[in-house]
Amino acid sequence: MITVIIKNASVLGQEGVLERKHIVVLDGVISKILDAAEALDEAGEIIEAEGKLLIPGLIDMHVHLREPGFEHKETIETGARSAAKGGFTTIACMPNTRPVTDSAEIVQLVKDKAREAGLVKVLPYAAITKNELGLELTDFAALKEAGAIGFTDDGVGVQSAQMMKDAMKLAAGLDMPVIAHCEDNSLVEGCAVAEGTFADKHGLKGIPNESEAIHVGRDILLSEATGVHYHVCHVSTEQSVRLIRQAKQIGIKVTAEVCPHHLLLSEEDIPGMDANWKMNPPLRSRRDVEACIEGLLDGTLDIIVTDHAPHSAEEKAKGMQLAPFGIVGFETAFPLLYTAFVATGKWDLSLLVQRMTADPARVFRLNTGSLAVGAPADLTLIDLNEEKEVDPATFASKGRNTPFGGWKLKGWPVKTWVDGRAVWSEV
Ligand SMILES: NC(=O)N[C@@H](CC(=O)O)C(=O)O
Ligand SMILES: [Zn+2]
Ligand SMILES: [Zn+2]
Repeated sequence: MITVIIKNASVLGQEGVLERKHIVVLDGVISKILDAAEALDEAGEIIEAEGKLLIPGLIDMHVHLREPGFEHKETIETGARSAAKGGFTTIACMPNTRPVTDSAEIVQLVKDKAREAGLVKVLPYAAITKNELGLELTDFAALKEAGAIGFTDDGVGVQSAQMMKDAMKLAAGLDMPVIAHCEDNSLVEGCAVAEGTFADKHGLKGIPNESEAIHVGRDILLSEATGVHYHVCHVSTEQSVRLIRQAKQIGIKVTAEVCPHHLLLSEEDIPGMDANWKMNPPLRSRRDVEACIEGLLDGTLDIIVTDHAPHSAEEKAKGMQLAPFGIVGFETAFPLLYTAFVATGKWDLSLLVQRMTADPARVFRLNTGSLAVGAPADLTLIDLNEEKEVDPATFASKGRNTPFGGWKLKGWPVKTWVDGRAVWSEV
């Protein structure tokens, strides 16, 4: 039996107040949560938390690990280490690898590599269509059997409504979710940034909000028709938030996610033709940012995800127009949101934690995401006081592509445990 005791941790109690506790972990499971005043008679490895915040390990349901095929950008191991450093204990990886995760063999390969890395829990998504080409459905039953947790062609939208409807019918029959990157290709050709002041200033054709919301609306109707659990990727527009809110009100099984950058940055913040500010969906208007924040607060947007999308420095150096879309996210997500929204008094700490732990666990029916006796000891210790600058050179990820370099933040994860085993430690 292995016992780990985390002493004097601040944990979120009922009503969101912080309480001083000792957490006893036995063989990877939380076995006791004691008031710090109570006597401790357990023996084991002691970790003195000194009042730092202890939360359930963060869950990120939208990440790109790039293996197989793009190991120069990231590997499952480097991605998983970056996740652990960012305080994440469970991550769900997108199938836009090479080969695409469209067969049981690739699902198995991802699981094997994740187990070899031995860091965080890695849940693979499988593609909706073969090679994500939108032409032919994959073998959903075989992919589920192999361990895929949902179907998505993330990276591209499924352009054909009939294809999406067929996919949803099949997924519903297997009790599996369909996760959608919402983008109508006919509206975005040749675009790198959103419509708005930046595009105008630089004479660029901008990505319109409808390119996302048209798919959201279409897929909500298809979800209603098929009964599938439909989950919307990286929501970034006011129109999408509105459609999802309405769909939820009439009982359609839709859930949605939002990324830190779409809660923090608008297209007006883009400093110049720097591809570290290029991601898909793009940074939108201030009004869209406000709508996303409102959607997250009222639960229209269920969860926060990073859409961690590492690319190499060479690829990003091609400039705004030619570089690939995407920014890294694991190592800045919690400190960014903590600093911008919690430390400023705008949000309760418990809301931020819930949207990154209990809510993803609820939406995707995961057996983690809570700090309770009997739950797996997936835990993250966070220093809420020390301020540090974001330094991409120190990232555990191979990717350095972030617009947040130099930002001064608080709320840095310092230690992460998965099933009671430390997988990252700064202390
Ligand atoms: N988000 C991005 O800008 N890029 C993602 C693809 C995606 O999430 O659609 C990638 O794979 O690089
Ligand atoms: Zn996407
Ligand atoms: Zn993505």
